[in-house]
Amino acid sequence: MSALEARSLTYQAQGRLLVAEAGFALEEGALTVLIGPNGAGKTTLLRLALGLLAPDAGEALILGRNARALPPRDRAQLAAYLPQQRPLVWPQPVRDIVALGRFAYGGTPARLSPDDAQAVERAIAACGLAGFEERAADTLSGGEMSRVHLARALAAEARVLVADEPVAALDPRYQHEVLRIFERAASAGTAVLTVVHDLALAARYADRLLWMKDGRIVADGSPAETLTPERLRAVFGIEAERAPDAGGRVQVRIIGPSPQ
Ligand SMILES: Nc1ncnc2c1ncn2[C@@H]1O[C@H](COP(=O)(O)OP(=O)(O)OP(=O)(O)O)[C@@H](O)[C@H]1O
Repeated sequence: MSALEARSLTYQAQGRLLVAEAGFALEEGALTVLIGPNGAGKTTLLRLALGLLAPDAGEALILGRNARALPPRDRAQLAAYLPQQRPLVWPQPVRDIVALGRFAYGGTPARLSPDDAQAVERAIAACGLAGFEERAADTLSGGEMSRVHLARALAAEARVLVADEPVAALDPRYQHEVLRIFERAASAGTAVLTVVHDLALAARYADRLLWMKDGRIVADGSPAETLTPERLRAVFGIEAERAPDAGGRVQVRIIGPSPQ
């Protein structure tokens, strides 16, 4: 059984095909990075795969269960989701926001079981937020707030973790830190699927890359197999060189946009 499976997912809106027959099957214990240009359909595909959006065709399975049929609380126990848009209206303390990740287990910020409280503390520590627990959210920097949202998703300790552009607001060190957190989660058995725009980061940390363009998965495989200058040109319209592999990891050097 796959941890997260998309079977020929198709979705249209306003007469446009946003996701077209997209399929993948993710195993537990692997870090998969979804890459593709702006507007390729990545967010839409993640939401379809998690059952948050109804497909026009195809189906999504989370740990073998139909994602659309799962009650929200069951879904949240199986799969944690860190969305790209993360509205936050209340200036709550950091610990309370992270505790929201435990709602699937009945935890609320005001009433956490010992298991909930430990999961919250683990997530706070993993995201480098020790010392921030009592700070009000509206006093945090953008990067700090990103880490709070990540901690909230991690606190669920779900077997599937899906994160949409989690490193967008982070400085280079924390970008690596977050990918390392995902790497550790994958080593511990979690199926991690994340959208990352930085190709160097993706190449360095991904076990597997899903390439998306114009609503379709156009390649699926390890960085060593799929990260080629030809594909970077075809998918992103950029010219790049592949540097000698370092420590078994692929490196790319981006030269610039391809000629029109
Ligand atoms: N409900 C909708 N109605 C119409 N168009 C939509 C809708 N939802 C998404 N789109 C469009 O579908 C395309 C794919 O959007 P999506 O957010 O999935 O892309 P993405 O690959 O995640 O992009 P980015 O890298 O910029 O975040 C975009 O052009 C977007 O404007």
